[in-house]
Amino acid sequence: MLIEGKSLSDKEKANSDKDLAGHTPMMAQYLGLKADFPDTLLLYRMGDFYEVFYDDARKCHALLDITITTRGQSAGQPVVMAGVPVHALESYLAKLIKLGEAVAIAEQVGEVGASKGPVERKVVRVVTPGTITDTELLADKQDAVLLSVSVQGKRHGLAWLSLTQGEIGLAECSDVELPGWLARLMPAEILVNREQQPAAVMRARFPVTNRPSWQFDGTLGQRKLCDQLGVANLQGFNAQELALAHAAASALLAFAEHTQGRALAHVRSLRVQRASDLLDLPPATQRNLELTHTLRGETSPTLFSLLDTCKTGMGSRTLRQWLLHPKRDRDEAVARHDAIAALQAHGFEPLREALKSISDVERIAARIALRQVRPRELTGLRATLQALPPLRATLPPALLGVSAAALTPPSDVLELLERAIAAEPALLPRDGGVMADGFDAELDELRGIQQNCDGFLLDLESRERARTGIANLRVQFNRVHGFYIEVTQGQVDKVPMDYQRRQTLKNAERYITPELKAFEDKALSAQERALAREKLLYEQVVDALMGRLDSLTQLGRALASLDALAALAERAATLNWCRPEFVPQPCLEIEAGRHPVVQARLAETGGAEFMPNDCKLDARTRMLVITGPNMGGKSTFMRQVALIALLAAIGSYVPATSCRLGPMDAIHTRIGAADDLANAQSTFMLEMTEGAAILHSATDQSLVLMDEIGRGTSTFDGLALASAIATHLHDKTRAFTLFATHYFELTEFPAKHPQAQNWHVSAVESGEDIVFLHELQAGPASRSYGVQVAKLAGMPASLVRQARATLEALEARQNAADDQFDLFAAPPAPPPASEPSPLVEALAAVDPDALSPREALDALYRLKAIARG
Ligand SMILES: Nc1ncnc2c1ncn2[C@@H]1O[C@H](COP(=O)(O)OP(=O)(O)OP(=O)(O)O)[C@@H](O)[C@H]1O
Repeated sequence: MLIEGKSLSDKEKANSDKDLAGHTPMMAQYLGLKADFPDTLLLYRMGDFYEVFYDDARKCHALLDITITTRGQSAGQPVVMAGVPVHALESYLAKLIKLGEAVAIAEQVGEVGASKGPVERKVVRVVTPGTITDTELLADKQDAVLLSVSVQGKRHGLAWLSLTQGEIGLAECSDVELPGWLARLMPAEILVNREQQPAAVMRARFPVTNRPSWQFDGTLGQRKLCDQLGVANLQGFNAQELALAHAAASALLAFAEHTQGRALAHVRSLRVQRASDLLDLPPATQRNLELTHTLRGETSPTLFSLLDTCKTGMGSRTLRQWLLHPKRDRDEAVARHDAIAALQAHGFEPLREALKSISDVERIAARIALRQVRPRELTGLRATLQALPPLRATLPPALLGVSAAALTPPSDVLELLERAIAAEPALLPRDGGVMADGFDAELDELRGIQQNCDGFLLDLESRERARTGIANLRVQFNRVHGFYIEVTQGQVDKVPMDYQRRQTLKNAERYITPELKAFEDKALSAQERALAREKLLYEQVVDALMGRLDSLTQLGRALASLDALAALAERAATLNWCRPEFVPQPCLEIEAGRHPVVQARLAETGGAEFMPNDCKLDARTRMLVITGPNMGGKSTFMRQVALIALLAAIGSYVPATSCRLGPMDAIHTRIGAADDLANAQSTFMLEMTEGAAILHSATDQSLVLMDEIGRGTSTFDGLALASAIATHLHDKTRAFTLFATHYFELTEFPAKHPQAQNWHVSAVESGEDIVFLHELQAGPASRSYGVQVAKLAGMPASLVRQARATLEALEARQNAADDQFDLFAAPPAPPPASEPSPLVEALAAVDPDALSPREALDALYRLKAIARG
């Protein structure tokens, strides 16, 4: 690609300004390109700038705060434009992508001056939030996932891909399950059918890109997937029957290729995910357990921020993927537990030390496939390959056995990189200085000419001084005028005949000689040819690496997994976690469990020691009703049980002294949250909606956390609903349930429900104050200590005194009126519909004001007769 210089683009602008009749040739070219990208910002290369025009210019002005101007006219209208300098492109792109914009980049691809009109331009790249591959634009620890969603009635097909990872995911789900998938995948961009937009996608707050309806075609998708994976059918992936997911994949692959402007050579694997294979983590659970984001939306402190001590970006991404996609089947988790045990026995620090010199091989492999790889990434790959033998030596035998093949890529890759790429190459191939000396004879020769330049010029200078007798004659070079011989004005009469004047200055004249001209041609063309040669050689190296993509991708995955496992091993050792045990019978037994994030926060802030607590649920005890004061630690306890179950499922050790776990299919949580104002739902409505979703989907293998359900409405309503929900969970769902409540009435629940037990978080009173022990003890809480907590919170003393007096009065009244109402009695049968009685009908017919005394007496006798029957 030849990039024209500033002067030429100025000339173009001047040319274009002359033609005022229709559109100028340049604007005609621009509008032709723009027509193909109506919804995308089009950046149009002009010399040292990328320009945007008309509405795009206004939009960029608003989004990027860049100056907007008008220049000349086209089709009788001023041309509205704005521009960003070429060297600052990446930072502007980063801003636009963050704002959810898609950007098409039109470069100059023709020879300057090859034809009369403007230089030929083409859109060479489209960057969208879900298809970015530039290292500068991507978050280190997170993949940019592009998701495509197809619809048929209430069913959805999903296909997704991270371009820097190279694996396609497929799934199908119902409309109820769709929000869960979106929360799990966290896509950077979602492709939808322009004519059939799925409501759940449009409601979620992810950037959406509309695609034409015909691109969502199941048959086409199946064929595209087969072509992409190089297989005759999808049976081997267990993906043959997923017609809806194929339709989504059809649009996904078309879009990904369209944005990259090439085939995706590195996308070679497929993974079908079925909701039934995964431990279900609905969006509310992900939020409430603060897995990757706190409730306030920050990335720390969270379970992930605590776990992630990985040494590489790809290790962090793998760990995040494990955390958000736990499997129900435990084989993989057990294999990871084995690996952690082996690493702990063998010592994991040498491995973690070795991982420090590992580059992001996964992304580098993808960028090789997309032909975007930069020289410094290749030196990173080279250093990684050099570091592999010592890294392999740090592995325990069991782990080496599993990953030896992946960790030993073909040796020709390293040989090539060592021979071909300079020790410290320039940033971009077009800058030169990328290929190593000695790799290519022709390049060496061209470089030799440039290097000999200095020697030649010195030699020429002394020869010319001797020939002319001008002692201060100098041979020099500058970018504008090239090589010249400079002679001061006083000596000009000594200049020989073969000197031709190039430039006159105030004090000196500049000349060129035939010999110097010949040298200049050779030197300048050598430089140009050396650059062209380097570019060609670099492309050849990339070609050769393309042939080794599979090995490089496998190497990336193996290193990423090792990094994630080493981080889990380190966490387990540092934080004193234990290996969980899986058992086939229903069971959730935790001894001395801790909430890892709360414990870490307490340690950091030098607060009190974390109080460990046990939890024991099994076939005979399925529900714990937990009471106790505010701030007592109920929520912390419930969350820690869920986190421990999740950590075990992803193959991590857990914060406890022992842990036994039966099968588990989901973790559901209903924990008080702030009003969802954006979706116009009240706290209570949200509470009931989430509660209903849990009651519909939980099974006897689910873990359910219910924190103070019913508190969003009046006491009686709330209590009635809470007790009905507890009864449903106990009798019908039979899920393992932790039910925290402030309703003391609910502590009577276990008396009538054999699989429920009362537990409470303890606190002791000291005078008028309260001390939280955070210890879970059997039995119900004796009181709620709300007034003491209010005092702790700094309420005025007089207010606290008044509240205490009111509380005592209320309690006295309550005790007097206690009538042993049965909260959990079976619901009363609806009353039978009754016929109106003849007596009532006759009475209704009497109008006392219209009767004389005599008639009234008669009416009375009549009514008595009817009453007697
Ligand atoms: N086991 C524990 N050991 C030490 N400190 C704890 C423990 N559990 C909780 N805490 C501390 O107590 C604070 C309050 O805990 P938590 O929010 O779980 O109480 P709660 O009973 O759910 O209160 P509320 O009913 O107001 O929601 C936590 O932020 C933590 O600092």
